[in-house]
Amino acid sequence: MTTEPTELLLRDLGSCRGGLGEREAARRLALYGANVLPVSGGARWLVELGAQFTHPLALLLWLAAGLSFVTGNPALGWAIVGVIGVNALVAFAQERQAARAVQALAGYLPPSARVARDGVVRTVPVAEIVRGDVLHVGEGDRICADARLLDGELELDMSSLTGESVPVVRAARLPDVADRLIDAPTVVFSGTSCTSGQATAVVFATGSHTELGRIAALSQRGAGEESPLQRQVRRTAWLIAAVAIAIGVLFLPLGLLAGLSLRDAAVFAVGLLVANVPEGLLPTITLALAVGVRVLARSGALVKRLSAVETLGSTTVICTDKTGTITQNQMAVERLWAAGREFAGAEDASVAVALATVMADCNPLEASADPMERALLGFAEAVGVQPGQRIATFRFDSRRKRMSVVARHGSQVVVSVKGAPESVLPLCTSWWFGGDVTSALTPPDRQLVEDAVDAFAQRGLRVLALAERRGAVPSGAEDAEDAESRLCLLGLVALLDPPRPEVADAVAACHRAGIRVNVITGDHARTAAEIARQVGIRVDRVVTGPELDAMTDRELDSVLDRDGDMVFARSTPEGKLRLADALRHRGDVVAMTGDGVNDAPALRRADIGVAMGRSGTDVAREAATMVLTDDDFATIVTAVREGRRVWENLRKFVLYIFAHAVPEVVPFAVFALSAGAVPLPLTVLQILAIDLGTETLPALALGREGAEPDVMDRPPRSRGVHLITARLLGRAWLLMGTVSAVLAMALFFLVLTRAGWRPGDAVAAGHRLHAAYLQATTITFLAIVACQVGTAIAARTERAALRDIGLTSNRLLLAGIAFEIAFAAGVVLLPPLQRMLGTAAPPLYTVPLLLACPVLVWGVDEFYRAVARRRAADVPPPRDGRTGPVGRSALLPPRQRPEDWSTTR
Ligand SMILES: Nc1ncnc2c1ncn2[C@@H]1O[C@H](COP(=O)(O)OP(=O)(O)OP(=O)(O)O)[C@@H](O)[C@H]1O
Repeated sequence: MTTEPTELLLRDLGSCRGGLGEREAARRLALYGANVLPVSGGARWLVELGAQFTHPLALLLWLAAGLSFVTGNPALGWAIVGVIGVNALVAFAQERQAARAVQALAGYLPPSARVARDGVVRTVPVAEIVRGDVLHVGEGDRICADARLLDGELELDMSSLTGESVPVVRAARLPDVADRLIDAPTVVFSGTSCTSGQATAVVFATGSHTELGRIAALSQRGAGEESPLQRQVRRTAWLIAAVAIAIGVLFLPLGLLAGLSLRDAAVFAVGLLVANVPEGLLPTITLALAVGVRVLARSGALVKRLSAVETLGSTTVICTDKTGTITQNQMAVERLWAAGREFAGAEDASVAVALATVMADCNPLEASADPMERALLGFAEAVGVQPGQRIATFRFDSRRKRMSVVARHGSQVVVSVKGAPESVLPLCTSWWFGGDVTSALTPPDRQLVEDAVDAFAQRGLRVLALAERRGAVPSGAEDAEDAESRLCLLGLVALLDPPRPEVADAVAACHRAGIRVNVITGDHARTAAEIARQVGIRVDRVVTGPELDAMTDRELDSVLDRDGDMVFARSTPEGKLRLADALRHRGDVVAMTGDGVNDAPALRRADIGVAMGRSGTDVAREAATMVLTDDDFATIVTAVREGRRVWENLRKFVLYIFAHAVPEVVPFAVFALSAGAVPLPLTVLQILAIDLGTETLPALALGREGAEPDVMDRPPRSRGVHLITARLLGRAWLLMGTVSAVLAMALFFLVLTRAGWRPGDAVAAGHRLHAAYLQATTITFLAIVACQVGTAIAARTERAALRDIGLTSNRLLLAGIAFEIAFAAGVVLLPPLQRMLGTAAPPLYTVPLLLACPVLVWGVDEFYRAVARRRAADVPPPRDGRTGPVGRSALLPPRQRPEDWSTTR
């Protein structure tokens, strides 16, 4: 169909070059459906649910259940099977919720496309594109439907369809000779992206009818892939499983040797296994990351992978664009310069008109989106200058750093050029002195112009050189080089783009957090350095694009081996990629912004590629890990803070659920080591009631804890630091766990001995001491729950004192604790639950003792943290320059030429 002549195809599709009417488009949308690919769901949920029954921790529970059945304790066996089921369902629901959180991000930035409707080009959501729509495609756009080119020429990155990463040329004028549709040189496909050029194309297939739909190659939005953290935790879970089994295997014969019956020894082993399983560990981590994703989205940062949340927290350097990210991207013409004199705006009418003629002529056709072009066009309009009749356009690109337009003004053909002064000045042979007077541009004149550029840049202004050639029709309007030669410099225009007000605070926060801020910009070195200085970036060194190109890798490494911030000016996309590589090589975790098509490789190479939601291209957004909906530097810093918070909360949560393993294991160890002389102080079912009942909600609530006050006052954690460290385990097991175990056992023995028990006395049903024994196991259970309350409160902070964060600041945790207490009360007071779990109402005198338990656990940890804080305060801060006085500024004496700058330090 696509090889039909264009007009025939348009007729077949019921369309024309001016596009469909809005009403016709709406009718087709209702009739044929939205332009979306069906989400492959199907039986995947079954596989996911199945996986919850087979991960290492579930296997450990299966082992415990099997052991219970084999050793004649079927009730316990069934209870554990029930636990596995409930666990799997909860985990499954949590992971689904996490996946939904990531998928929902698509809704924040609905992809859009430009189409002609009723003859007017407008932006509509991609889902609303229908057959017959006429698409307008430009550099950086992602193609959203299969379409046949009507005019124009494009370079297309087809890698998503064909795997071929070299861009291919697609042009309306090419003959349609290909055998396969996918090779047709006049067709563009959904899922590919335009790396350069401009074209219009009529849509002939949407949604699942596109080639992409046919091969169903839609990549899932990263929800399925396992993050390094999840991998790490899974490995830890295996380790725990191995340790539990090893201890079980070791203790089982010991118990038998010590005189336990096989059944008792098995009860002991089962208890050990169950106590060691941190139920809910994996899904809760996934959920905490997903909640992080949602919080980030609300603050303007959309991350595409769960793992980005954890990586963000360890960012050590942010490499940011200047225009629009640090600055407001609201440009205004501030000063003009011509013939050696500076003018305020339109102060001199003839200068203003001459320069405005270039501004009016020399812009991309779709200029309205670029604030700089808008400012220049606005100025030209204010001065009353109309553009000429355009003949040819040589587009701006960040390598040439200039653009030009050939236009007819009456009988004259004029080439207008504007761009970075270093790029335009070498093309000029003369300069303008008003009216028809021009003069040759001698080396001293060039110096004068360069000095003027430097002076503007020093004030943080963006400077463009404006030049033209009048008269003879340029022979090669097809050739930029030919058109942009023998130019006459008309003058300079300096634009003001003030910094965003919130950036200074964000930069200061980065410095406190030990994060370096590098500016990588296409702009002039001095402009960039001045804007950087205005927002508090401590410019330690300025490197220009040509300097960077001239450096060897070793030289670049030594330049980067300093602690201050840097400015990379007049940079190229290749330079950006090289920097991302070099920084990662030296161990940095790099967040790097970018917006153009050429930035995509650097965005992919950085640890966190950050694309701009407003001004960025589809290609950059596709390559990035994080998209900023507000293009704001401060949002990156907010995201880093959120990443740190999520990471720390995971540690709090892990600390909390690991801490209770000790008081759960110790009763079994006492039972086994006393060879039954001490009755079992805690039953396996009671352990399950703790692990699955009382513990769950506070654990989840810890994942929602707010950031600690000093979360951004510490250096970033280094790459590869594990979530579960020896220090964390020490605090969980040796400190809180041991204190809890001692308290629980003390209360157990207290209740038992007060009832007249002596070691070796029988406590089985029917014996005198049985009622007291039930009360004693109940008190062990309650003491562990009470200690858990203390642990939960202590775990809320890793360093800070409780009074600094406030006892009531995490309402969710208070609710969780209330639930925990109510659940525990139910277990010991309600007769059906008493029968099921072997509990009895505890004696009244134990109530104040139970109340003291949380205070003691929390108190010991509070003391530990106070000592740790004092120790940290005694260690002198590292002399790394970040926390010391501001490094020597790179704002160098004004006479110095940009090329010399890097050699001055
Ligand atoms: N539309 C344009 N026409 C002519 N020259 C331009 C145009 N846009 C930018 N320039 C020149 O090219 C230089 C580099 O621009 P580029 O877009 O690569 O980076 P930038 O916008 O200055 O900075 P950043 O990388 O921080 O966004 C600018 O400083 C300016 O001198």
